[in-house]
Amino acid sequence: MSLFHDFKDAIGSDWTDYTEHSFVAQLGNGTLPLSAFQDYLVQDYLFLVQFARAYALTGYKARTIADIAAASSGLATIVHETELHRRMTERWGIPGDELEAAPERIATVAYTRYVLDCGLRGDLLDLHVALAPCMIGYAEIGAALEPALGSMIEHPYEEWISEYASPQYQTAAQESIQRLDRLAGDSITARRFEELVAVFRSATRMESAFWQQALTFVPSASP
Ligand SMILES: Cc1ncc(C[n+]2csc(CCO)c2C)c(N)n1
Repeated sequence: MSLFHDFKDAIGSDWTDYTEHSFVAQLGNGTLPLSAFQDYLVQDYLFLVQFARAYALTGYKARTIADIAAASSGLATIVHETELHRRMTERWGIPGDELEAAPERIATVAYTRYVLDCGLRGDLLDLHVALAPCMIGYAEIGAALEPALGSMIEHPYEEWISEYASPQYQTAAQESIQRLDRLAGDSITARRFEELVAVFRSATRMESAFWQQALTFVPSASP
């Protein structure tokens, strides 16, 4: 077992509420309305800008060159991820400057600033625990949805699913799982474990709120 699996067990249905959220189910079977997906992807771009700052903070909080190298490759993966967002939003006719200037919605602000705060007040382990649901959850979701691509001739969300199902994300998620164990060392106290579970649970619940934000999005009337 790993610390990640212990966290997952500790938070029970909060984990599956995130990874099996109705947004995810509709993304998988292709029934998700495009307007909800578009709202999600614009917010996710803004989310990634803040998460890039959080990965940069992992470099600042690092004590070893190995952890600094991991921060650098984490940042490179986020920059790569934003290329997917840029490609898709450009296809929808949203120019880059409009994307950058889009207002952050509440779940976007709450989640990203929570993770940054965990990193600022805590150590590298606190920060990586706050980042874990994002990295590991998306790889889990990508792998779970990938078989759906074979059952549909033109899946509307193929590009998104293939990105997170790709070996690059699957490997990065495995590395995140191992990193948590390495950072925790041989043992942590029961009190520290509970502290970390609270962070893991909050970040996981904010992932669910992020999906929900896009599902409840009501497009404003055109001027
Ligand atoms: C709300 C939300 N949660 C998780 C991810 C996925 N993600 C964000 S940063 C990162 C690590 C390096 O790319 C991964 C996998 C996302 N895009 N949006």
